Amino acid sequence: MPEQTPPRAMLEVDNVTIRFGGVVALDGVDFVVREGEILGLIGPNGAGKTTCFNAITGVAKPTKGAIRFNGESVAGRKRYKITRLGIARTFQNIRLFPEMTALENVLVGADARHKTSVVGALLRVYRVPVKRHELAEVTATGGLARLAQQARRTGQRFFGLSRHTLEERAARAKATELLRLVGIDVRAGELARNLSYGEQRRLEIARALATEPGLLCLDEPAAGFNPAEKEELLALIRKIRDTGVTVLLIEHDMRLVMGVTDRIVVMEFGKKIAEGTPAEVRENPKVIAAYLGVPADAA
Ligand SMILES: Nc1ncnc2c1ncn2[C@@H]1O[C@H](COP(=O)(O)OP(=O)(O)OP(=O)(O)O)[C@@H](O)[C@H]1O
Repeated sequence: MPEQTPPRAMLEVDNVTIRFGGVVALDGVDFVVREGEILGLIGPNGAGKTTCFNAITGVAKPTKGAIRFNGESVAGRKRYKITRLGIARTFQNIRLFPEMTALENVLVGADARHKTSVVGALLRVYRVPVKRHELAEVTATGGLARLAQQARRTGQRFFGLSRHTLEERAARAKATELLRLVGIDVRAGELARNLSYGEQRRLEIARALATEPGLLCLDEPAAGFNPAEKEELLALIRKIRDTGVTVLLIEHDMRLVMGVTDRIVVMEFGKKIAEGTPAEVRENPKVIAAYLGVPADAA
């Protein structure tokens, strides 16, 4: 039998260093995310995991090094451009538009990717002076949330039926499908702030998926979940991968990480200290030491 070639590297993090003043948050970090895999990024508090996500998604600029997605350089690019290239993320602290419905939150995600713009059209209807390319920033800074609030006060539907275009109908169908995928389609018309904590976390994932990413970065998606919710999340992450999305996962819960990932990268004090399959990483003395807080040779 011919040997199978490993899947190609979709994301390449190449010798990335990030300094914040005197703090070296990332120190020459190297790893790749292969197409179709679920890669776990783990490490003790302050190891640099979130900073790594921030570098990949354009929130932080590397001081040194390169990040390539499908061969294109992303380090230092604007966030909305990185979203358009096909990288989406969720945040450690939920960042939804609380005054918009679940469905509207997902529609905003869809809009961040598409050239034809449902949200853009509505912004024009509401005479908001926002340029198309600034839209992603507006969504990030909560401008849309304010608009939605305003529209609601005057009794208008934010994603109004008055302009029920084909484009909007298709976007709604897609958004509903994503809400179904994450298991909260029955809550589509509910304001995000009225959803339970677990539903809000799922909604964040649906919104990220609406940008049609090739790579989905999940920052501690199980934080605050009980064991049953964690099990469900595990199944959801697998389901997402099975739809063809590659997943990069930051997670503290070792059981969850070991149960769902194909490979794991371990960080400590801004450096990569280990990499391998869950079984390899679990046995690695450096990893055991990092988690137990004892020197590697004593672990
Ligand atoms: N904007 C910033 N300014 C200064 N220091 C920062 C900044 N962001 C992160 N750091 C520092 O960089 C280091 C890595 O932080 P980071 O949040 O990436 O770690 P983490 O592995 O995600 O931790 P946790 O698991 O606690 O979320 C920490 O020492 C942190 O204090």
